[in-house]
Amino acid sequence: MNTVLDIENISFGYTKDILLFDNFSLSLKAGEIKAIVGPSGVGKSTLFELILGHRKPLSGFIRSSSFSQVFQDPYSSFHPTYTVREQIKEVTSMEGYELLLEKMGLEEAFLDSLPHKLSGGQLQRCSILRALLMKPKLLLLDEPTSALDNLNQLDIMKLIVDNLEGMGVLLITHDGDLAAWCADEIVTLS
Ligand SMILES: Nc1ncnc2c1ncn2[C@@H]1O[C@H](COP(=O)(O)OP(=O)(O)OP(=O)(O)O)[C@@H](O)[C@H]1O
Repeated sequence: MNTVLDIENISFGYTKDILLFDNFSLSLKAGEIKAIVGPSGVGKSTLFELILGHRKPLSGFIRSSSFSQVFQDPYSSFHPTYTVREQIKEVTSMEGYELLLEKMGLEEAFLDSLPHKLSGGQLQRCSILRALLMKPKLLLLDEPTSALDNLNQLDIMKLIVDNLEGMGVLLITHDGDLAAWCADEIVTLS
């Protein structure tokens, strides 16, 4: 299987004296889901910042395939003055969106709404729809289902699990049950 993310021996800290990562390695293959868990402040979001290239490791390297991401707060992922559809069209061809729309319990009308007219859960589904339509090799999920209730959380994660097709998923979550249910491996940061 293809490796879609390769993190080798990275070290990183925001200050010189406190290293959040010291020789940390992780690799992810297409078709795999790994969950990143650990207490608040341990560095889970920082790991994503490093993968996204917003931060540079002090040593070691990160190689990543094409990725898309879903963050905890869907309202910060969409521009407030353009419709959801306009923003999805900006980054994807929207090919095959109708089937996903139905599977995700979304309506066409949601796509033609401005983001703030939708509930947090509805907009988060749109954010996941956009991420999947981008057909990434690597999907980065940072607490993606925290805006959804328990039943919807499982439905949405099941949809992602069932549509892995050549994609690897890295999931940050505080939800141990969700991690245990969907992940091939749980990586605990400490
Ligand atoms: N821009 C920054 N400058 C300095 N320190 C930072 C910065 N961003 C985060 N930190 C610190 O780095 C540590 C890790 O933060 P990070 O957000 O990665 O943790 P986390 O595990 O994602 O936490 P949570 O579960 O609460 O979201 C924290 O101690 C945080 O205060």
